[in-house]
Amino acid sequence: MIVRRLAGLLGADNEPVLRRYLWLMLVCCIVQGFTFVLVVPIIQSLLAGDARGAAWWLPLLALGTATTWLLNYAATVGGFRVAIKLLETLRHRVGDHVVSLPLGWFTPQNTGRLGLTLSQGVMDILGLPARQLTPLMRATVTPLVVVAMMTFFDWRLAAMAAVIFPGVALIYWWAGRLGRATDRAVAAAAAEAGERMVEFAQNQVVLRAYGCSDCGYALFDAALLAQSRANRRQLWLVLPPLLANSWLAQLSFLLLMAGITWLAIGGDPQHLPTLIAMLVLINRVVDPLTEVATYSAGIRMASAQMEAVETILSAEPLPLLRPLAAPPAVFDIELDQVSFSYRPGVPVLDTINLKLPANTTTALLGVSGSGKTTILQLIARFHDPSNGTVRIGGVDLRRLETAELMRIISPVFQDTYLFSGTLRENVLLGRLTASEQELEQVMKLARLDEVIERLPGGWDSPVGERGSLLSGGERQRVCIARALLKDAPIMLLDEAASGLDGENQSAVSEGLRMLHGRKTLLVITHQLEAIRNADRIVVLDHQRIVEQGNHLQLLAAKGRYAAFWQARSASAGWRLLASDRDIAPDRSHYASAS
Ligand SMILES: Nc1ncnc2c1ncn2[C@@H]1O[C@H](COP(=O)(O)OP(=O)(O)OP(=O)(O)O)[C@@H](O)[C@H]1O
Repeated sequence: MIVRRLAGLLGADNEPVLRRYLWLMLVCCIVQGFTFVLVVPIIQSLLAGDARGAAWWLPLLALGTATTWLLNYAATVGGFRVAIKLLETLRHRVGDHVVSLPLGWFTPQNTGRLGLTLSQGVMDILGLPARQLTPLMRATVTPLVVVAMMTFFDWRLAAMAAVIFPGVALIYWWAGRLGRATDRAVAAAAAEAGERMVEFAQNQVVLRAYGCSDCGYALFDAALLAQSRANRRQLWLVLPPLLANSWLAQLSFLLLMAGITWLAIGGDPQHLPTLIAMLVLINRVVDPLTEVATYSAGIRMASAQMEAVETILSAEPLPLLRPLAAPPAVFDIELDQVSFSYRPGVPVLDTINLKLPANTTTALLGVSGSGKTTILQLIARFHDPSNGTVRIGGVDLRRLETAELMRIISPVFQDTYLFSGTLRENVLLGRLTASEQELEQVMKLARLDEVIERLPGGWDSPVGERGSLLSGGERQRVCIARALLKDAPIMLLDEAASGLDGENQSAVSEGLRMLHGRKTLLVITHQLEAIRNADRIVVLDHQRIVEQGNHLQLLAAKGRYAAFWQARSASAGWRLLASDRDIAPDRSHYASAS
């Protein structure tokens, strides 16, 4: 089972390396078993006073020992080769597979699991041949050969020795069964404790500000307690099979000693040297078997990690229907009867019909959780809709290669991501071939100019890990600049400017306005100005589109948008002029209430 799994992960190309290692190890154990048995005729001859006869066996014993050593060396090298192949193959296979997965797969949970599997998990799997399989084979195959050979000298004693094997196998199975049950509980408790610890650390500001440090600590403490309880339970549960294994070995030794004595008492005195020689062999059988249950934990751990890799590899990439001969030439977006749910029975979007003509700007509005981000994600094909079709330029997204789709879309999502590098490197990621002039242009559009002026290194200032040396607003400006530099025909912006202060909000919205008519823009924003200037405003509620039209049309409809507008513009310190309905959208529509 474990070997089949290992072969599956190595792939057909590398399977011969595993097969070679296993054969070498098997032959090594068999030769070792035969070599051990050579002591019997030597002892027999010595006890019979035939030292010369004993000496005849010595070259054979030397040959067996040398062959065992050579085979062991070759098998050990083979084990390392398997580990190296695993190292090369696993990371590449997982890496190649992960890049083919839909963006929606990259949840924090999956990303965390991926990181753990690629670091800790792969190392556990690599150690499997050398640390677990090799000693396990030595502890089982060699004694089996010895017992099989014992039948030639005394079948009764061999039969007694053979009884140990089913017992050891049963204990090995028992250890695995108990371990698997506790492993799951220990892993769940460790994950819970980890999450509570991060939560506790991240929420320090809130907890301290509200004088409630203990509330957070109580949860963390409870998770740690549960983890230590799960660990203790695991220790207690894995102990009995280990003890039983050692107890069985000792009992077997006693039994075999009693057997030898019994055979000696009632038997032929001529047979005595053989029985004495068997004493030496018994040690070769019993000693390694005492260790068998201890390998169970390592094999189980590697097995769990192999399962984690298999789970990642079994995640389905989004299907590619019959690919297109030519990519779309126009960049309008259409959601046709689109429904979507993350979990069965919990719809997030219900029969959405939406047409966004090319080079127009659309603002998506709706209460939190109404599905705005999900619409953007469906257009970027994070997921496929449960029903209906998303099209760009009349082409079903399922017919577009991922690279092609990514070429025509420039997304800025809420969780802006920066790499540890310089500002320039982060922006250039949008288009590596961009000229200095183009960089300057997007810098101005995204209002990065003042950030660059302030930082001592200018464009070449480091942004820190995940952009930690920048403020939230600065990070977002870098992401906007990057998206603008990409110069894709479609731009998706999710709350892109929410981290900006008022002045910069309107600056960025000004920048977006410059893109107006040049790109198909879909924005989720709270900026009144950007909303008002959009060609189309789409209002979502209860998984459906409840209103759509431009600012003036929706104000005239006196529906949700009009109510939202009144409330927001009042709270933002703006008032709607009486003539608002009659004038084309423009910044001069608004006057400060102050
Ligand atoms: N990965 C996910 N798994 C399960 N449910 C999700 C997931 N992402 C979002 N949801 C749920 O889908 C619904 C719509 O979420 P979405 O993020 O699209 O809303 P939104 O309108 O963009 O919200 P907000 O304005 O707060 O960002 C919410 O009820 C949310 O809880």
